[in-house]
Amino acid sequence: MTGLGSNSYGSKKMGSGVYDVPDGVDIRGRYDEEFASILTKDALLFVADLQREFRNRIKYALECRREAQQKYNAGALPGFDPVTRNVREGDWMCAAVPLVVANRKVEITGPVERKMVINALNSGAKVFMADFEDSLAPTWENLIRGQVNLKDAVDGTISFQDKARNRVYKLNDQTAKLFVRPRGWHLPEAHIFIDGEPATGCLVDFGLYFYHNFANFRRAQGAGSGPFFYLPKMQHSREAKIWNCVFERAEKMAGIERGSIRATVLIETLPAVFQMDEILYELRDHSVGLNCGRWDYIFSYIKTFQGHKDRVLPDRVQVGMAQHFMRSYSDLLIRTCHRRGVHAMGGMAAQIPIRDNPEANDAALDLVKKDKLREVRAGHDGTWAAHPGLIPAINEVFEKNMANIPNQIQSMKREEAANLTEEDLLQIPRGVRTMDGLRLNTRVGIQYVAAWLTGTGSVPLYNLMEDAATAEISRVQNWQWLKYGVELDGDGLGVHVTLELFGRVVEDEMARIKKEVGAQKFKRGMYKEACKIFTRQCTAPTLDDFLTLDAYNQIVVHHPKGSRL
Ligand SMILES: CC(=O)SCCNC(=O)CCNC(=O)[C@H](O)C(C)(C)COP(=O)(O)OP(=O)(O)OC[C@H]1O[C@@H](n2cnc3c(N)ncnc32)[C@H](O)[C@@H]1OP(=O)(O)O
Ligand SMILES: O=CC(=O)O
Ligand SMILES: [Mg+2]
Repeated sequence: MTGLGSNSYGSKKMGSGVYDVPDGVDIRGRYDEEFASILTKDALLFVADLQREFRNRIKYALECRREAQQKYNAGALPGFDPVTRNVREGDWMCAAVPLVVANRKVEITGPVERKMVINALNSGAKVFMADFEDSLAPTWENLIRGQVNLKDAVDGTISFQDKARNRVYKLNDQTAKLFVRPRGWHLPEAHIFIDGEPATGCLVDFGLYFYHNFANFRRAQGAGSGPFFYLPKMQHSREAKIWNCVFERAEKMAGIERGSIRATVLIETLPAVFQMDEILYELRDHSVGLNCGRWDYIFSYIKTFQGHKDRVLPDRVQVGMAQHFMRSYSDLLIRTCHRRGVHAMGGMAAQIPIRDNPEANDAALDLVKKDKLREVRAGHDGTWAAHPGLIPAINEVFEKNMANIPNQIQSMKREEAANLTEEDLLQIPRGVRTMDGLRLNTRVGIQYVAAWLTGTGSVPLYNLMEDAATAEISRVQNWQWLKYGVELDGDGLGVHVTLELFGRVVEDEMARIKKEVGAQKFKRGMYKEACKIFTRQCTAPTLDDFLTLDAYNQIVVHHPKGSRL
């Protein structure tokens, strides 16, 4: 092992209440003693090393995204790249799946909040994907407390006392295997400046977690391999290549074998579906599969085609996995992964348990089971659960339909999916647009942003799980409908979406939200600020890349101003 644990980077005496930082690093987030155990000088130097090594490549990759979007805006369609045909047609394999994660039939996901981390690890799922991304509002408190929680979890010492319920939470003897999902490339971490610039969010998430946990993880969880990651929102294999280099650098720093770190890439942008082989190829020594991130994928479809008037989507509720473009994406992902010897993971059904209505609860559970049955029959090796209450039912579907094998990598090759074409993957979803759809988008979008601004990144709304990805669909769908003044054809009244109509809808829905949540919560909450952000984004002349990039400025709190969180 090189460079870890020792104070190899030197230190200056730490005054109380000040982080001890290496040269060029400036922590602008609130000081906290517990946070200081994560933000150590050595750990920060590791993050700074990553930042310095990769910042230009990351900037270039993001610039390439902008260029590609300009081409789509000018009418081009995403498609397979003729230049990398040899990669798609070549006969190569990814490194063998580590035995310890061969069986991933049910994976629970959730933010890195302390009680949820314990509940998720104890949930009976095979894997827990601890999330710094779609389900986490990246406040300073959430992020660094999340790192503390993960460190305690990997150490096996995590506990939580719920005083109100007189309940203590601890880890069971058997727990899920931990995967960690850092943020996407686009998000800065504005509480940590490196050489005068905000750090790259995902390098902070990855770097701090890896630095503090790789050794214990490998001993306690990974049977000598790991740590394990999920990688979100990539659009091109050049981005996967950067991650591969980050992993190699981390392995070298830690003195662990190359290929120890393993990651599952979410295919959740439309351009990435044409890059699946290429992404696996770049990460072939570090890959443990791909996952259908269906919600961001729908968001990305709308975003990619923001300039295409002929590709306006129907109501959000109608864009499910039964749509041809979604089924094709899942089928091609399975075929691609199994051909390369790695897991093809399914995605998230948005339904969650409904406590106060048994009938509605049964109906929701039925929808989840149907979705999972489709996934396992199609050849997925496992899938996601949003809530512990869904795990027994999902597990039963996967166990029943996969006999006693840990995965279907060998048994479900799906060769026929090789015939899927660009047209299949891009086919416009069928369905209609309604006033109810516009209203629901608006009501959900505002409430989600309000929750996010107060530090909560996943919420139950109208009996569904809502997170950054699902809220993005609501936002860009409203934007698209407004931009093209579409007809709400499902209502048959000839009504078109205009700024004036949208203004009225926002007013009505704010009144409805106030009624639903109660005047007190409405006043205390950040609904008005959320409404401003959401409305501005839906009506912006140019589509903003991400809802959370705009809203992020509102949750950055620099010290010594003090924290309002
Ligand atoms: C598009 C994507 O990226 S999907 C992946 C990202 N999204 C997610 O991970 C969503 C994760 N899920 C959640 O955040 C929550 O389940 C929600 C917000 C959807 C619903 O939350 P709630 O309504 O508060 O759940 P509910 O009150 O039913 O919780 C009951 C218990 O289950 C626990 N629980 C609920 N969801 C989870 C979870 N995902 N992981 C761990 N524990 C959980 C709660 O902590 C609570 O524990 P307790 O009984 O010990 O107090
Ligand atoms: O991250 C998952 C998604 O569906 O988006
Ligand atoms: Mg996502």
